[in-house]
Amino acid sequence: MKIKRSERLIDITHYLLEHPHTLVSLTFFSKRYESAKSSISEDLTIVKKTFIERGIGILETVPGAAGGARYIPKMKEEDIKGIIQELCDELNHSERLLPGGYVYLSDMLGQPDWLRKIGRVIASFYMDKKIDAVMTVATKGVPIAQAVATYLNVPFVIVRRDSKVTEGSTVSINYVSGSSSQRVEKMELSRRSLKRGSRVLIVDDFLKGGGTVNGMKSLIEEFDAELVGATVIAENIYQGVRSIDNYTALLKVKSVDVESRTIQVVPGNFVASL
Ligand SMILES: O=P(O)(O)OC[C@H]1C[C@H](OP(=O)(O)OP(=O)(O)O)[C@H](O)[C@@H]1O
Repeated sequence: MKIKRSERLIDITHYLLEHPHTLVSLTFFSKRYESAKSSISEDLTIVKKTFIERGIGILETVPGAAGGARYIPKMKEEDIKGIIQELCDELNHSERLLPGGYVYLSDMLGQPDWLRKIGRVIASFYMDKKIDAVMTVATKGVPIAQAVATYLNVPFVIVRRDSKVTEGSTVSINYVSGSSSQRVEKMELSRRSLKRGSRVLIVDDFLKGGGTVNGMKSLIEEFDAELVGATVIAENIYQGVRSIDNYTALLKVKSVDVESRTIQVVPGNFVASL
């Protein structure tokens, strides 16, 4: 069905936003709108320019007969910093203080708007790192992994701390969990989850001693896969020596005073790595 350019521009934009990191051919759009490829190319030029000016992302255009366009949800640095400051402002409230210096995050991990923002920020940072899969550990990391994986348009895999028959045969490793007073814990991942050589991004909600992220690093090695990076929403205060140092955190819990019930959450090292 032939439609006007203004309608094509809206539908093209909607389609590209729904299919990030996916090359959509000129032929596809030409058939979809019964329009000449030259008209579609002009449409994509308009969309590409607007995406950059409005901070919506990058539209990569591939020339030639098999050419097309690929939407990359790249964010402007100031927009990323703005979201990180919003997160700080949201967490800097005493009622979020939990025993052991933890900060209550679970409400935010259930809110689509926060997950969209967090997913986009992290996916934007890794947009050109050729990620094959996002990995996290059940439970609180799961919505974060899904949000990031959606913007990267890759699968996410869930590591479990308990065994489930529904996972089939698994690879398991033992790790020292700093959060549970140096207790040795187990985590496992279904053998079907990850192909050898996969490039993996680890995400999680919190990092304290770093044992959990370190455990997932060990699992990635067991699959002969490659760790591309590890990013958490917040790193907590930790008195001991962390078992991992190469990670980024959107936020850092700088200070917690249980007596006066005050908490100070500031931007983490993620900002410096932008
Ligand atoms: O850096 P570490 O010292 O290893 O601690 C960070 C772990 C602990 C906590 O998980 P839990 O609250 O134990 O588990 P769940 O996510 O299932 O709530 C958090 O979600 C990270 O995964």
